[in-house]
Amino acid sequence: MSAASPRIGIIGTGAIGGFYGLMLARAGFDVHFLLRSEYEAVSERGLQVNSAVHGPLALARPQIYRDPSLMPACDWLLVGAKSTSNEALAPTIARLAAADCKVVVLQNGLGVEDVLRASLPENVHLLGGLCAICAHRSAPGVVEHQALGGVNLGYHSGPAGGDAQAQLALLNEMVEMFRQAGVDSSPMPSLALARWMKLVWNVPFNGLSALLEAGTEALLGNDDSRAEIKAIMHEVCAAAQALGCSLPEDFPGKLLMGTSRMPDYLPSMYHDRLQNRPMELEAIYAVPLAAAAEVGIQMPRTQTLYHLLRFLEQRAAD
Ligand SMILES: NC(=O)C1=CN([C@@H]2O[C@H](COP(=O)(O)OP(=O)(O)OC[C@H]3O[C@@H](n4cnc5c(N)ncnc54)[C@H](OP(=O)(O)O)[C@@H]3O)[C@@H](O)[C@H]2O)C=CC1
Ligand SMILES: CC(C)(CO)C(=O)C(=O)O
Repeated sequence: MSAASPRIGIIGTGAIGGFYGLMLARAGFDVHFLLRSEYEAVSERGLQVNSAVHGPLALARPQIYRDPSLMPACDWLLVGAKSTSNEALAPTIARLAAADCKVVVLQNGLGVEDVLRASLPENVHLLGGLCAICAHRSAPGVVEHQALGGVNLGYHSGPAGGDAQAQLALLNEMVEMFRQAGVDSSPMPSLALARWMKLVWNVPFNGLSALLEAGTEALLGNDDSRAEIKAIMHEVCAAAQALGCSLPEDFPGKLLMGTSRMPDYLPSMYHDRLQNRPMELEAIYAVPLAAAAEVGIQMPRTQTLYHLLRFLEQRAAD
């Protein structure tokens, strides 16, 4: 990689940050990782991805930091922390952004960029990245990559304003870096559409996996849970359509088919519940419910799921 290679910072090195950061670093990009609880383990043993797609991958000596004030300012910042950390991380992200930095929020849910925007200087571009991947952490510094891996990118806000060509040029810079790193990536003309398309999967599967303590195979293998998933998917599609996001024909059918071809998978919310970490209830449930309500759409099944998950979270906190 040349001296002009952009500097990339990974904010939150978990399953997503660890996987994409490692892929970019292996391709020769200048990648700097911010860690918290797993810093010691990674400084001793490096980063490891056990990938069912690419085979075993490792970075023996990644450039890692525990203290963000020691990390250099970056041209690209990929946010791999959960959306529940955004408020706390916003000042760090703003400090680590070089002039004209591109911040890419690699998170599920809706409204996640809005939480960061207010803290970022006007010259910073804000992008969203929707990762279609099955990955989780199995030990400190170790990521299991079960399947898939592509990232769809959309422009949120910043100096490109509403200039579609300027937005696309920026998205393509990241798309190109991902592709060089062996990661499928595409620019999306609408970030809102990309986020709602992803919600059609995450709203039923993330919540039900955490609530019922079940993976995709069990959830699809049971007639009742399968019917519930399908009904929730249709509810999310109706909300998306009402908000002007036009989804592909029979999108739930296509997602169910795709999921049945995946290995048995436990979504990130399942792991959050298991580890007693906050679940992404705001971004995956509360914000979409509020957006739908604003255009007069009620989502009773999604609302019920949200309430049950809130019950679980409150009980865990008591
Ligand atoms: N896993 C998956 O397959 C997929 C996940 N997603 C989405 O990607 C996002 C990330 O998920 P995932 O990678 O699974 O989450 P993980 O919990 O595996 O990783 C989050 C990481 O962020 C770190 N972090 C949080 N706060 C800080 C902080 N203040 N300073 C430094 N590090 C911090 C955590 O560190 P610590 O361990 O110390 O808490 C952890 O390493 C979520 O929005 C999720 O919904 C999307 C598609 C698939
Ligand atoms: C939906 C899935 C499994 C792949 O598209 C994913 O990316 C997620 O868990 O959020």
